[in-house]
Amino acid sequence: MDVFDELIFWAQDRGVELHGVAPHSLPGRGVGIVATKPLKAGDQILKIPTSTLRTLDTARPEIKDVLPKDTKVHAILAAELALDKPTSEYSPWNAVMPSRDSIISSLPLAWDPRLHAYLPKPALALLRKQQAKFTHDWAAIQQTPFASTDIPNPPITRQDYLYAWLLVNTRTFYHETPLTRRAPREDRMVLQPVADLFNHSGKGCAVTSTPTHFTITADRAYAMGDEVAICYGKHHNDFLLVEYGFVLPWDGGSANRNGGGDGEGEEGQPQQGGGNCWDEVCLDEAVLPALGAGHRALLEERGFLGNYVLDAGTVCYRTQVALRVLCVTPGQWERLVSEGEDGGEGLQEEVDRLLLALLRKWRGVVAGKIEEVEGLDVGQACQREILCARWRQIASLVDQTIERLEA
Ligand SMILES: C[S@@+](CC[C@H](N)C(=O)[O-])C[C@H]1O[C@@H](n2cnc3c(N)ncnc32)[C@H](O)[C@@H]1O
Repeated sequence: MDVFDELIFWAQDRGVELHGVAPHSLPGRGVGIVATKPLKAGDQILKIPTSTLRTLDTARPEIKDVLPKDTKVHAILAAELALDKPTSEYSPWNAVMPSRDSIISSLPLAWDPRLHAYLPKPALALLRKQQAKFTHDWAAIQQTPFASTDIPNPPITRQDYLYAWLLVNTRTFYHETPLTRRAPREDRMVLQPVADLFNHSGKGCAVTSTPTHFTITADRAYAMGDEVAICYGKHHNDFLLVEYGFVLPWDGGSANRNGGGDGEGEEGQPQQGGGNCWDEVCLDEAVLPALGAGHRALLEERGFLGNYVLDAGTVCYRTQVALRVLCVTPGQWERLVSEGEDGGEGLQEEVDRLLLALLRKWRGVVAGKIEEVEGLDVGQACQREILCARWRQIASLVDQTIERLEA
């Protein structure tokens, strides 16, 4: 029996039901779930009893008892994983988890910090929050006997805990039931066997939970051998990079957010494995340098300073509002904002010209970033490559918008 057979045997013994799907190694995506027979939309493909979950309630008391009362589930589950022995009752499940090397090389939190400066702004902001959470959780673990050298077992090291913490970060689900909703959202995190092997796609199978089960249902037809994915959320690639250690490919902007939810692309081809229909790029570094102190103050006062984004189809409303401040008097701008007006075609043309100039300038900055990252020799080659890949996607989206504005 290989590790996947052992996992399935172990899971089925605990009531997990797999219908027409099985885990499989997939190049570039670790393990994923594939169809073992043709599937139809609406087929229930996985049913997981909540009795198999690892949660706050299943965490060992000797771990919970030595941590502060307000310790988050994330920190507790990570301690659980870090302390699991090879003889643990969870060993068939643990055996299919990604290796320490793959977690450490893919997740920016574990990268050489000198690479962090090259993350796009939204990714860096997320990373800083993650760092603060990890530092807080690790500080709590350090106060426990598990990190002490005075115990008979080897103590948990920072690297052990970081690996376990990132496993939890990339593999938990929110258990949403009327009962769990009484707890803060971050305390509804659970680990579930087999379901944690589904990879992410912009559109994927539905995941539902009740007090007794999690259920995953096919969103469309799948041929035998197709990868079957779920959607972790409507996440842009900067989020996926920091939280999950990958980016979905750039597809030239053809992925369709509003495609009727049927998971079909323009050619009738499934979007599975395709581009990220939720991707967007932060334009703050293009727009903010053009604003003087007075403009910034006005925008700040009305809640429009920063968080400017561009997706494959549109420049966001906040950007449109912010650029108008550079084209009209403060009084006129206040009136436009108060009345929710765009100021007409003439003003829109002026805003488009301004945006075009800012994007052309920023495109040069993006090209510089790519060159800088290509020339670095810190971190691992795969880490530099994913950074370059992300900046190239940003360059493509900016190029596409420049072309649209020039047309
Ligand atoms: C919940 S796990 C999914 C199973 C995982 N592939 C494994 O080998 O155990 C989430 C992780 O899978 C990988 N992943 C998920 N979706 C992916 C995708 N579309 N492309 C590449 N990697 C993906 C990332 O490493 C992510 O952190």
